[in-house]
Amino acid sequence: MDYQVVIPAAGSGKRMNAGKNKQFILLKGKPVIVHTLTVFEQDPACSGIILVINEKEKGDFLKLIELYHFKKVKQLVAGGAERQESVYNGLKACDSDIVLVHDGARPFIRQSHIRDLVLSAQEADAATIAVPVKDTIKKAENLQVVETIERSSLWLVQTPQAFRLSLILSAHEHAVKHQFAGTDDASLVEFMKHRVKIVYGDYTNIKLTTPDDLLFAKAIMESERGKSDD
Ligand SMILES: Nc1ccn([C@@H]2O[C@H](COP(=O)(O)OP(=O)(O)OP(=O)(O)O)[C@@H](O)[C@H]2O)c(=O)n1
Ligand SMILES: C[C@](O)(CO)[C@H](O)COP(=O)(O)O
Repeated sequence: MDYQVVIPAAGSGKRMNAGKNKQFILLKGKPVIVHTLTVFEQDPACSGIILVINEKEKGDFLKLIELYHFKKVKQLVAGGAERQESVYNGLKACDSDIVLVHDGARPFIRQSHIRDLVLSAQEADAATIAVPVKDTIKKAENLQVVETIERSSLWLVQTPQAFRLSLILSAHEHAVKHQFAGTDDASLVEFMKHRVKIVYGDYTNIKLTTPDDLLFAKAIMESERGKSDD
């Protein structure tokens, strides 16, 4: 089934501390956002990409779109102060039944996971890629452990996340109305008491957040995983 994807890329990359938006950091000679866009450009089920950007960087994004011949980028939409606002702006430009939201800063997403996710969203209306937590998780206050949280039901949630467009638009409207801020889009759906299905992803689908993530990114690029399309 066809889908459109909203790719938020309007952040500032403060934690990466690269002196520029991390979307423009080079991995194997290509900007991060080019790696991310390529996955969707090459997916036959993707019918359109809505790229959410900082207006000040519009020229830089347009140059990349032209240079790498991205035909599926139908619209560049201005982002907001927070990721949630950026995604909402992008969703308003969508017109497909199923929409995906995927961070520009996650260049290692696999097409096979996108396929599984879209199938799941068709059935459940809302789904996210995630992986089980591997470490022990403790809650602490002032560096004092308060509790160790039972791990068996904990997941590290990634993107893409997939939704029926009508549901995720309502969820964003509802969140604005109730001043609810979530760190991902699925949590806005949960806030409306709607279920979200989990689809197994993999640990290499990292988000480039802090400088050490670039070390992992280089290793992933060098590996067979980094070379394959799937
Ligand atoms: N106002 C914002 C903030 C974030 N993003 C995007 O959301 C994704 C995930 O956000 P994050 O990793 O937090 O990126 P930054 O906001 O760039 O990083 P930081 O929080 O360290 O400044 C990124 O692709 C980022 O560009 C966005 O479109 N608009
Ligand atoms: C949406 C997300 O990628 C899921 O893991 C993540 O929450 C966004 O990261 P941020 O650093 O909170 O913007």
